[in-house]
Amino acid sequence: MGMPARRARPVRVLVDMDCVLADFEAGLLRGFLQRFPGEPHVPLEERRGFSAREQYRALRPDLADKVTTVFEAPGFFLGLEPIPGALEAMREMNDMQDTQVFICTSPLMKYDHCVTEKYRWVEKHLGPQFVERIIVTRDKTVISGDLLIDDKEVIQGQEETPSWEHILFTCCHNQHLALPPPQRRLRSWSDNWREIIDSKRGALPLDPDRLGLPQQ
Ligand SMILES: Cc1cn([C@H]2C[C@H](OP(=O)(O)O)[C@@H](CO)O2)c(=O)[nH]c1=O
Ligand SMILES: [Mg+2]
Repeated sequence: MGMPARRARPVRVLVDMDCVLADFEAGLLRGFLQRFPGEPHVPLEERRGFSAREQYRALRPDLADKVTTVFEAPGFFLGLEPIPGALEAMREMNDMQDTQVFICTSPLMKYDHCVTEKYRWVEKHLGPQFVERIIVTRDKTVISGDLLIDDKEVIQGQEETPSWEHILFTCCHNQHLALPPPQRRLRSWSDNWREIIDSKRGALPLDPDRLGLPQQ
């Protein structure tokens, strides 16, 4: 009943790639065990902190360079398995009304294989329409969006007040962290990502047609 509401600005969702879409941690452990059998390793349940390199260094200093050779090797990024539910969620999100989805990922400093393999991974698992949606940046704070779904606990850069709300995607290395309120988590792709996106629709700039309507 009544006049149809004018369409509000779409919600823009930036989705991180490693540990959110692609299983970097499982691929890293698998590669490490293959390449360095017999060396001590960090089981996924014991991973703490974003940097695997630092945790391997704490285990034994020479393991830092060893674990790094695994993720710098050709084929590493392309061979990562999708995180459960990630591909389905991305397709559904992309089909949602008033929702823009981008993949926002950082390259390694040693970018040789990483960058092209990230593009190829997206084409292989999500298709060419998502290749158009890739943003590769070392600084996610300068990218504008309503939400950034990312497993890294602290995301910093040149912009002190990024436009997005950071939703921490749960991963082995961050699952035990107590978040400073009001930071929110997405525990997996079976968690309530639709509700998180919808929560941003209410926060959009004023839509004249909706002024005066009772709040849902
Ligand atoms: C070195 C390192 C990189 N990465 C990922 C994060 C970045 O991708 P993304 O922004 O898609 O999460 C990429 C470059 O640092 O590799 C880890 O997840 N753990 C690590 O220890
Ligand atoms: Mg990540």
